[in-house]
Amino acid sequence: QMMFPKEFREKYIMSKTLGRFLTELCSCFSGACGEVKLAFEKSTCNKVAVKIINKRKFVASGLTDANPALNINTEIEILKKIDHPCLIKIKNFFEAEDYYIVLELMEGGELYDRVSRPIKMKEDTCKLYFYQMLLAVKVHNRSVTCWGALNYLHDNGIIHRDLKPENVLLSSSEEICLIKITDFGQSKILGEASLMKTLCGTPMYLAPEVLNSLGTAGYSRAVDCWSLGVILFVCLCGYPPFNEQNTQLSLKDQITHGKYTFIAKEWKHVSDMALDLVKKLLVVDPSKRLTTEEALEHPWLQDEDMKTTFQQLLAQTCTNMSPPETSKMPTTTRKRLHENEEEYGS
Ligand SMILES: N=C(N)N/N=C1\CCCc2cc(NC(=O)c3cc4cccc([N+](=O)[O-])c4[nH]3)ccc21
Repeated sequence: QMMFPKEFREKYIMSKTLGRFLTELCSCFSGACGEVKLAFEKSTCNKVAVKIINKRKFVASGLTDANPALNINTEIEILKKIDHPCLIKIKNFFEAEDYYIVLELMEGGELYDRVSRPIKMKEDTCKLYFYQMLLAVKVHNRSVTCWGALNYLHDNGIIHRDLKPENVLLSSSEEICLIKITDFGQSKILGEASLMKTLCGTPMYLAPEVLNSLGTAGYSRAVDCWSLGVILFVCLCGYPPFNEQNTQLSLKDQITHGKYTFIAKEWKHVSDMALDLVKKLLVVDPSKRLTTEEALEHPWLQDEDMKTTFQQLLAQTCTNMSPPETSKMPTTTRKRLHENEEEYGS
């Protein structure tokens, strides 16, 4: 039985495990160890979700770059600062022998479970979900730059780098619902400033990878657009574009050459416009891949009914919204990595 910190037990009553516990355990090897439990907030009797991230398994598996604890604290800082209807909202955070992240309940669970069902999702539902994912990723990048509290990131964006159906949560078991993106464990805070500064001086001491990276610098956020393309592909046709079953090419070769598997009968009822958008996201060259802004301009998303539905769903949540109590949350003290650290040739 997991021991919860005293201060945690004072505020919450723990209940059952939510979602796919087994897969959570298996994902321990991907470093994202932990499970999600239902809890009741004593003060309000409201239901909340608690994401528990094991510390020791994290470290024991010798996974993750640098220091996992640093990641978590950066992640918590990111979670605390972003505020968008399509990004998960953190309600509280406790650090004991494990990490306990208290969040809003997303009763629809993970998109992963929807796309795993035998019956495919309707194209209009895919469109409503995908539109919200684009807004989250787009606003995510922009809100960080125009965010007062975040302007110390020198007008840098945050890239998620791990977008997948497991990290897209649904607000209700209704098909027509809001989605929220979660798990910023692999996020990267970008800095352009540092690269520009580096180029001011003579490159006499500059490493080749920095000069070689000039062609692709500034396209790191395009990785999220590729992942969104894969998610849209799976939502529309029910099977993944790149998979190990394919015998001709290895998974790596399928991806690096953009060779997705096209099973005509699974795409028969999908519109040409939807397929066109997928094709323009699954482009190997990041500089030619659609950005989130360009994707939002794509004909498939010029659908007023879908946008009205989204606005109506938003309006419903505002009626029963409790004011955020983020001010009372404990701040994480640990020093953060240099925000404007730029990754090269990524
Ligand atoms: N790994 C990392 N470094 N950060 N990850 C994170 C940190 C941010 C919070 C977070 C939340 C989740 N997931 C949920 O909340 C969730 C799953 C789920 C399934 C069924 C029902 C409900 N529900 O009824 O609520 C569910 N809520 C998964 C990963 C992470």
